[in-house]
Amino acid sequence: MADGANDEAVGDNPEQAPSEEVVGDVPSPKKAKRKSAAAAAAAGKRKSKRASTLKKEASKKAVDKEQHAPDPPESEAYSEIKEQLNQRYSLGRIPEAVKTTSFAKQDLEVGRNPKVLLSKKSSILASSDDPFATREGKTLLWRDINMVLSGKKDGEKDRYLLEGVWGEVPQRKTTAIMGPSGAGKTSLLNILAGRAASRGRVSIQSEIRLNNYVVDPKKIEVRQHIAFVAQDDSLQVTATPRESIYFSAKLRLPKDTPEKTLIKLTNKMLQELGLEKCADTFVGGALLKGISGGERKRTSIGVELVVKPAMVFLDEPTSGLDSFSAMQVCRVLQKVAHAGSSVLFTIHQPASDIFNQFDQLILLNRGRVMYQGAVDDIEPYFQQRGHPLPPRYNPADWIMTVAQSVPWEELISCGFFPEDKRHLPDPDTEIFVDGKDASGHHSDEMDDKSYIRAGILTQVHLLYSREIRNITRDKASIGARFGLTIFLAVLIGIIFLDVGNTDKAKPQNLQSHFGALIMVVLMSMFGTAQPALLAFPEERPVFLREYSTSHYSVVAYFMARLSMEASLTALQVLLLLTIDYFLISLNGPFGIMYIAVYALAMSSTALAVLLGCAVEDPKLGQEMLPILFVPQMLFAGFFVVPELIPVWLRWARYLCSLTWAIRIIMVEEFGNGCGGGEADAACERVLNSVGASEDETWWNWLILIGLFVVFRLGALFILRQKALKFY
Ligand SMILES: Nc1ncnc2c1ncn2[C@@H]1O[C@H](COP(=O)(O)OP(=O)(O)OP(=O)(O)O)[C@@H](O)[C@H]1O
Repeated sequence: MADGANDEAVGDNPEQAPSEEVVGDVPSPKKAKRKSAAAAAAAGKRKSKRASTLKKEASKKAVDKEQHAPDPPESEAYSEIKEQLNQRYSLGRIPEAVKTTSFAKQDLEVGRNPKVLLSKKSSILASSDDPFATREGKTLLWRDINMVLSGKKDGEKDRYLLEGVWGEVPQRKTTAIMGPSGAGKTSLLNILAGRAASRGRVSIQSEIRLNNYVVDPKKIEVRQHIAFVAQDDSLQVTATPRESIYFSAKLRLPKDTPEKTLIKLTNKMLQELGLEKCADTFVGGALLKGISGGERKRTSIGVELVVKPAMVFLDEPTSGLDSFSAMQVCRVLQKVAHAGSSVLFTIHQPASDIFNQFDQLILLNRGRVMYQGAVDDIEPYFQQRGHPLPPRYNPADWIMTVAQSVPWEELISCGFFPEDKRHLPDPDTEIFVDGKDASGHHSDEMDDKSYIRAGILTQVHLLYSREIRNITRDKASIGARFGLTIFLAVLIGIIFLDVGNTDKAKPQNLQSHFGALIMVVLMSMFGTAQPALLAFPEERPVFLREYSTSHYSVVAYFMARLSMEASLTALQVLLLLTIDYFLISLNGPFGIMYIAVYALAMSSTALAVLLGCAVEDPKLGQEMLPILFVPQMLFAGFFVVPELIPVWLRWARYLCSLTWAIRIIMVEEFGNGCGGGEADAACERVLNSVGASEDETWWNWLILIGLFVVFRLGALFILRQKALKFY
């Protein structure tokens, strides 16, 4: 960080003289000189602004005093490290950037003895019902971030979307990223949050340090340390704001957090964000009317803030909010920062009262850092470079006007775009190497087991309850699912009414009986697998957000969905088979027939889930439906006998659950005799045509169950890979 910003960062004392230097290369003027040179109106305005700044600092100080116990005496470890730092830099003091970022006293102690602070954090998180309780923050700093878009054709120039970007998010500060549209704000935020990676024509290089541990934020264990609120809200449509916030608190706070603390935290969060009136209304979505867009945005913020995160990143948290709500959100972010968190967000042209709430600003222009430092230092910084803030002008508007209207060459020649002058210590040196792993692994700092969150059973239970709640609230879709099942079951039953009792010696009767069975099994597959195929692509944004912010494990999510699908499928198959068994007058024992149809439905659902996990878009999921069913029908042996299928393709039938299920069902239906004589011989021929034999029934069961297990494990694997690679 540049000097001016550092002064601000360390100078919490309201009595302290304003920083004398501003960020960058150009020497800074004295504030007094600036005051006297300004016009009377401007001076008056600045005075009041300064007064408000001092007031802000004073209140910050008061909050700090109230929330933070006095520092313990300097530890031996800290003194020793400070001494080594002094020797290394030969500056007689630790550089400010270092002091305010990676090597603040507590950070060094975390590096040395992380357990002490982490256990302290655990007890604070578990016991306090204040969402703004003091927490152990983290400092994120970065340098040399480049994002390059390579030219499409040979000879076409590469374009820098971000170039040499540097900066930091200090603890206990709010840091805003501003800049004209296309300046690279979202790209920078995404890179820092591990949500962007080199891909296609875009390549990204970066050096990012978390408490001076060089980390790769793309790694899930690093990402899970950062509470992230994306621009587009991905909340469960049928949950209410209260349920969404509680769900996050229950799963992410230590598992010994008392229930009443969770409820109090939720209520306080709702109150702080002005969500009390709509706390029990559905969040809603495209097909379900719910709370407003602004309320949804604030709910997303509440979901992240309720867990008292050490670091919070937000992409345009105030977009779509009216000025009152925007101010409310900024105040909440300020409170979170004062509690110890590092808060970073992108924002578009804030109103001046909102802008003045921020502590730090990173101004990007065409992918480069035009300013980085304290908000209070912006005015002298721009004045020094020949663009003083006009009287009664919103500073946020002014800096954007300068960034957009002044010619690029002039901005450069005026001394904007300061170089990164920080002297960051080498993270590979002995002092800082403790527990460090460039990938973020095995570092105490990255130790995600700093406290025990809800166990896997609680996760499954909460997720399962949420799924069931989702289904019961989404009456239209559950009504359609069961309504259609009943309608089609009755239709099939009426069309094949009593065919089970006809004389099988007549080929047309046997064919109808066989057709009735095929219709029932196909119906059980279609009716259950189709919703399962579409479920994951539709839930994907919510799952990825929750997984990447450490709500639950992939296995817990998977188990909860499996339990929910198993319950729904059991009910659906029961309805279908009960209606058709009696209308068609099937002959096989009801229990075994039910289990066989259920096993087929579950196995088809498993394949559907596998495909659903592999696609990202619900529309693509719809298109995949034929792939799910057509091969099954082709290879099962009832449309075409396997001998007529080309040899090199015959193996495919072994992967079709329908092949094995139909054999089991046929044996139960026709294997116990069809009335003797010619009828028995006809039934035998039917069994042979699908390769069914009573002796192989156990094998058929085993393979059917095996396919279910393989498809499910495949889906779990794909889901995990997707979740880990989420960009
Ligand atoms: N994957 C990508 N491929 C090509 N260009 C990209 C990619 N990602 C970002 N860009 C380009 O990088 C530039 C910065 O984009 P970014 O979304 O970060 O800007 P922004 O400052 O957040 O803009 P806005 O304020 O309009 O949201 C834009 O010109 C954008 O088109």
